[in-house]
Amino acid sequence: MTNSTKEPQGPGISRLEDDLDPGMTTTFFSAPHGHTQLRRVMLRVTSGPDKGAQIQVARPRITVGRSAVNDLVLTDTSVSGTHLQISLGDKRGILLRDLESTNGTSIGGYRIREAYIEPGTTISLGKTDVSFMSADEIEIPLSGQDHFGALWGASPAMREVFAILEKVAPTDMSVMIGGDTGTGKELVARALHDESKRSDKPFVVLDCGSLPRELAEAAILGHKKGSFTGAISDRPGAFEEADGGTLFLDEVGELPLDLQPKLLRVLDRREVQRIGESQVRKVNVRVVAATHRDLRQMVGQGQFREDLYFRLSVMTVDMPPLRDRGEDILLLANKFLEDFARIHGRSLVLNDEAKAVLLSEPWRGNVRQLKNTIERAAHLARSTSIEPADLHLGRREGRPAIAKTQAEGEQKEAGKGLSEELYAMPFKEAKQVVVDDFERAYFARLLAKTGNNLSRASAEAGITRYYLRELLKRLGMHKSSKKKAEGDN
Ligand SMILES: Nc1ncnc2c1ncn2[C@@H]1O[C@H](COP(=O)(O)OP(=O)(O)OP(=O)(O)O)[C@@H](O)[C@H]1O
Repeated sequence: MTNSTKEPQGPGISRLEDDLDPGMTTTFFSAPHGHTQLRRVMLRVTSGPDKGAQIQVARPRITVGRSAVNDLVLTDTSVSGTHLQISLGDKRGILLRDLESTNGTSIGGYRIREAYIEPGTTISLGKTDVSFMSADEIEIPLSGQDHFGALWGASPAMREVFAILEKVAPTDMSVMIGGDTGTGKELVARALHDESKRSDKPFVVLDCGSLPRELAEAAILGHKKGSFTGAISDRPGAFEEADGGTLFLDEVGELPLDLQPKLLRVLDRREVQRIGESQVRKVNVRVVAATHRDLRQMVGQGQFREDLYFRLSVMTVDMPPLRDRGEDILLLANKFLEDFARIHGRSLVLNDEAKAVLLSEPWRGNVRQLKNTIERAAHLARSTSIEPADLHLGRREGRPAIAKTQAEGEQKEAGKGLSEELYAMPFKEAKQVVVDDFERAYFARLLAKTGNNLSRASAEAGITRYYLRELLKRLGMHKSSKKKAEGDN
C-alpha cells in the first residue's frame, strides 16, 4: 500500500514540479544559489496488518496514522488517527514525536514521547512496526526573487516559498498556509490575491478565531432581515462579499465542527443560501486558508473534518519560523527601517552591536515581534544609530517591576508605588514599559469580563475590533484569547 497519490504539502511541493514524484515536498539545507536540497525519506511497514507497505516522501513533516490525511496510512485498528510525526526540519536531527496517540509509540521496547532517530530505526505503534530508512537527496529550484508581494526574505526557505507562490498565484487553487503566529500567513494570502487575475476584485478576511459562535454561520452565508434576533437588515455573507475575488479564512482550525459541513457545501456547490432565504446565489470565490494549528493532527483527533481539510489543502505552504532563517533577520529589520523612514521622515541604521543582538534572539513571536522591536527602537533611538539598549531585548528577565505595591489608595499620589528602576531609565523607555504593562492588564481583564468575545470587548473598550485584534497580537495575547473562546463554545 502506498499513498503516493496524496496531495503534497509544505514548501517545495512537487505538485507543480513535473520532474518530481507526486507526494514529494522538501526539506532545505544551506544550498547553492538557485537550488535547495530535499531529503527524501522512505518508510516501510515490516510487521502488522499493512506489512509490505512503503512510502517515499520528502516533506518537512511526515505523519503516520489511520486517517487518510497521513503520509503513511495504516489500517491497524490499534493505531490512532494521526499517531506520530517525523520532523526533518529540526537542525539537531530527525525528530520522532508521538502525537498523543492512545496506544503510544515505542523504539526498542521503550515508549517515547519524543526522540531523535537515525535511518534504520524501527518504530513500533499498535501492532505495527515501521522501519525508517534514509533515501537520496535531490535538488529543486528556488525563486530568483527576494520578495513576493510585500513578503521579503532571501533565505533558501523563503525563496522556496516564493517559488511555490509564483506558480500558484495565477491559478484558482485553494491554498492552505501553515506556520506559527507572526510568520506572515496573512501577508501570503494577500500577496496571492494581489498577484492573481482576481486582484481588482475584493479580498475579504474572515477570522474564524474571533467569530462569536452564534454569528459565525451568518458571517459565512449572510442572512435575511428578521431571520434571527439581531438580524436587523439583509446582509451578504463573506462569500458574497468576496465574489469574483479571494476569501481568506484566517485561523480556519478554530471553525466549529458543526459549521464545517456548511462551509464545505458552499465550496463544492459554489453557491450560498443566506439564512432565512430560499434563493440560491452563485459565487465565484478563490479560498485561501491559514492556521497555526496542526490540522492533520486535528483531523486524526476528529476535531476537523477530513473532507474539508482536503478541499482547502489542494496546495499547502508552511511558513518557516524566523529562527530557522537567520539570513532574513537583518534584511527584514532594514526593510522595517526603510518603512519607518518613509512614514516618519527619519532615517536610522542599526549599529554592529544591535545587529549582533538581533541575530542572537530566538524570535518566538517571529516577524511580527521583529517588526515591533524595530519600530519601537526607531522611536526610542536618540541618534540616527540604533543601539542594543533601544531594542529592549534581553530585558524580559530583568524587566523592572512597574509597581512595588498595588495597595488601594497608594496610587493617589502621582507616581507613588512605581519602581525606582523606572526613574533611572530614559523617559520614553520607562513610559513604554508602563504602557505595555497597563495594556496587558487592561485587556486581560476586558477579555475575562467579555468571555473572550472580541466584538463585545472592542465595543466596551470603544475601539474597533480590528484595532483590538492588532493590539492583542502585539501583546502576544491573541492566541490565548482564541483558545479560551474555543473552550467556551
Ligand atoms: N516576510 C515578511 N516580510 C515583511 N513583513 C512580514 C513578513 N512576514 C511577516 N511580516 C509582517 O509581520 C507581521 C505579522 O504578519 P502576519 O499577520 O501576516 O502573520 P500571521 O502568520 O498571519 O500571524 P497570525 O497567525 O498571528 O495571524 C505583519 O506586520 C507583516 O506585515
